[in-house]
Amino acid sequence: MRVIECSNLTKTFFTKKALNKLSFSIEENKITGLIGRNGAGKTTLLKIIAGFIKETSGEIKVFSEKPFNNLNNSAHVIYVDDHMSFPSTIPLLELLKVAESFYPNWNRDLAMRLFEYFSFDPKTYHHRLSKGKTSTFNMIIGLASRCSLTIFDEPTTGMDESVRKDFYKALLKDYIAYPRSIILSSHHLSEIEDLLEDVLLIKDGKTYLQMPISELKEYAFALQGNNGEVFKLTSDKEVIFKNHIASNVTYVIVKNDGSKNLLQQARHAGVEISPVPLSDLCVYLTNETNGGIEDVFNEN
Ligand SMILES: Nc1ncnc2c1ncn2[C@@H]1O[C@H](COP(=O)(O)OP(=O)(O)OP(=O)(O)O)[C@@H](O)[C@H]1O
Repeated sequence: MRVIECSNLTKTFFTKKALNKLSFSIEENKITGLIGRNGAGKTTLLKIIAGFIKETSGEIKVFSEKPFNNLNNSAHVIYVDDHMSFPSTIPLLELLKVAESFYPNWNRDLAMRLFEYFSFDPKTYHHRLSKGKTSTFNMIIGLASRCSLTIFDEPTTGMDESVRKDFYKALLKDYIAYPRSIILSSHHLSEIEDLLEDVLLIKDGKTYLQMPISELKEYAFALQGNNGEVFKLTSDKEVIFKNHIASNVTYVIVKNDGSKNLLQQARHAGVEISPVPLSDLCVYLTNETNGGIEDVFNEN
């Protein structure tokens, strides 16, 4: 079953097109990574899916309904980010009880275990938490709600490394026990790639690619070696990124077109072939900067 279907989704803020005819769908019970550079439109998309803001044009269906202000969806869809707001007069433990009354699949046991594991003071207030603790508390709400569609928008903001690792472990354990549709937006693809089943990469408010993570791992590879040899091997390939790392050494990332004998030819020519880390690949695929940061410091 498709949990989200959207076609030609567009969102305009004044003159800025945050989403520009974006189309994709998400099947149920998968963890999808939403990846894109700063300003690509991730938060805008997630807020439309959660029903917080309305699209300008195009079609979007979440659980077969239009999401904006949709009460049917609100108990089954949760959007977690570091701006979640809670009443300032209700202590943390009471907030868990309020959440329990709202989300039908809420798991009190999980919420309490996480609350105690992360050493929250039951009597303190949400607005008094540090940045990392705020994200940790919000994450508890997101996990314990066990919503059929759980959206985490940059959920680890401010968390230290050990808490981030704990969060990803908790997310995976709970997902395996209670499969649901999860969208995880993060700038740290390397941290989350082992969790993901699918990747939706967006650029300038449009879908750039959507595929299983296993396919993305095969999407491209890198060659490094003598300029002329690398050029010969890649002249008929789609080049994603190229860098001269020394006067006669070139590093090139090319799209994998499935040709079998390239490996042999490269070995024969003394050119090294290596896989491309997914986080690097997504950066190169969606690069918007002119040249590299080194150019800023070049006087000529
Ligand atoms: N309320 C708003 N008013 C005007 N412009 C907005 C508004 N919200 C978002 N935008 C613009 O829409 C574009 C997409 O923003 P969005 O926050 O969705 O990107 P993002 O991919 O989540 O970025 P980041 O990774 O930096 O958080 C940006 O150019 C942003 O400035």
